[in-house]
Amino acid sequence: MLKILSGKQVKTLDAAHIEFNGITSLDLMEKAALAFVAWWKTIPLNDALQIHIFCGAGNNGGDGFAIARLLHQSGRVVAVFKCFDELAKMSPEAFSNMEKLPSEIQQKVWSEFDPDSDGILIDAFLGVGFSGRLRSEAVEVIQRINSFAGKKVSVDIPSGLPSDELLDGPCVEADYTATFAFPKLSLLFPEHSQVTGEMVLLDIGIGDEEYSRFSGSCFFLRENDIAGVHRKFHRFSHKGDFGKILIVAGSKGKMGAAILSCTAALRTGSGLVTSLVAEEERQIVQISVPEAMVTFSLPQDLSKFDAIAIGPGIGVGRNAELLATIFKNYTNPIVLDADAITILSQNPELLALVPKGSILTPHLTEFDRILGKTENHQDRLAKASEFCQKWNLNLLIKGANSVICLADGRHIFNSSGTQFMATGGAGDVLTGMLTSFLGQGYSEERAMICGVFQHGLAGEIAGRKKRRGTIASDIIEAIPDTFVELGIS
Ligand SMILES: NC(=O)C1=CN([C@@H]2O[C@H](COP(=O)(O)OP(=O)(O)OC[C@H]3O[C@@H](n4cnc5c(N)ncnc54)[C@H](OP(=O)(O)O)[C@@H]3O)[C@@H](O)[C@H]2O)[C@@H](O)CC1
Ligand SMILES: Nc1ncnc2c1ncn2[C@@H]1O[C@H](COP(=O)(O)OP(=O)(O)O)[C@@H](O)[C@H]1O
Ligand SMILES: [K+]
Repeated sequence: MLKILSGKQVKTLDAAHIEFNGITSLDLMEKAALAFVAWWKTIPLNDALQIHIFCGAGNNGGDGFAIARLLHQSGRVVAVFKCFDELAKMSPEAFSNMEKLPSEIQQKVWSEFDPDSDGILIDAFLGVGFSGRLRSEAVEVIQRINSFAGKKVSVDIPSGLPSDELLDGPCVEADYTATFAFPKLSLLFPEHSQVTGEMVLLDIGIGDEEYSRFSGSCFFLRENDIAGVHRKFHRFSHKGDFGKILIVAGSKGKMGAAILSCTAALRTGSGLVTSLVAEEERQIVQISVPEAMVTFSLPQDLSKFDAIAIGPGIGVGRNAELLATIFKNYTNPIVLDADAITILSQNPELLALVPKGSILTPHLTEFDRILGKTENHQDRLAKASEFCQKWNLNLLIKGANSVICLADGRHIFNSSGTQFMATGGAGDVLTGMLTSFLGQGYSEERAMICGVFQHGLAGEIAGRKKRRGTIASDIIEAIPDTFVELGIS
């Protein structure tokens, strides 16, 4: 899995990669520029428009000069705006790429840029080498970039955004950020969504194994991580192998939660799904999900279930007792979502009873309820580590780039998903998927990796056709397609 390094580690990573592969830093910069231009050709931008490229004096600017040359070679109309005035301060790679600019490309200084121009802007002013507070001229450059009304695309990171910290000053407000090699941590903070725009990760040929010598506890989960994590079934596998699970979800007026989580579990492969619901609510479940069995009271022997989930739509009323009973009579990890998390936050004495290794899946509001108010993602991740280590539990913080927080302190950021999943019931679907994988014999870590990635992928597949019209049932319908896309039987 791809490790997320700090901005300061990038130079050492590059140096090792360059030495190991017998290439130069200029070659690596060329790879970065080529990757950027290849991606550029796939995004819906008007090719006829002039491209204004703001270049700094460091290697981020060097990328900008190389991109200018390559876009010009592919027929685009390009102008370069230099954001520095002392040639002596340029990095050697930036200087070399500036020297390679063909004479047809106009070269100006940033203050000559008219923000009312038509076109598209590429921000290659500051990258991961930016540190401290922005100097006053840099603030003016960023203000000029932001006063441009057209689309803005940042190279590696929006200029002014620190790579690993919270934003604390002016910053380019990008529509797209194309980042190289690994996503910089700050691009994954929800607080920065206004400045990062859509983020895309560009491969520049540095293998995942080249990161292993660096310390770090943050990882980025991608499609190629999934197949190896799945369990293999064979032609003699029977429904018992695929797991018997119990889902405690739904209450009067919220029976959809039970239906969505049970259906999602079945679509994820569960052998037998039992739904615990109030007797008067049984019909809706039996009609909507005939494949699920229904029980009206908590079975005496919970050990017959390979996994249990509790929470979606159960209400917070008198359910603390139900939670306590399950915790005392079941030893395997449980999935705790929605109202179960709220009940835990109202009855903190229950936390010590939660089976070790259980998975709590809070969205940001539920997270604050159980762990206390958080100011930002940095604070949230620190609190999550402390909580997981103290209680030996796992947290899955939901949102864009949902984060798997493990008891050993690792944080795994998910790469799949789309804003079209911001729809009621999407979380209930995830609960069903996680419980299904646990029931199929996956460890908590593997269940979370497969569950969160395939949930996001199912959302993407549904969103391709349905866009903002995507509903939770569409995500469920797309779950089987995720197995097909990932080549898993
Ligand atoms: N593997 C990869 O990821 C690859 C990375 N590559 C690229 O290299 C980039 C990193 O390049 P880098 O290290 O040269 O630094 P960079 O971001 O250009 O910043 C330095 C400039 O910022 C300025 N500056 C700094 N602080 C400032 C402040 N407070 N206020 C104002 N100015 C400030 C500083 O000025 P100075 O302080 O020196 O006067 C200097 O001019 C990286 O983001 C990616 O794009 C690819 O080419 C290849 C593969
Ligand atoms: N913008 C987004 N990008 C990616 N995934 C998203 C986005 N918004 C929501 N999701 C996903 O959708 C699910 C929503 O869960 P939740 O908030 O619990 O919804 P509900 O309570 O309605 O079921 C989470 O898994 C979350 O990661
Ligand atoms: K930049």
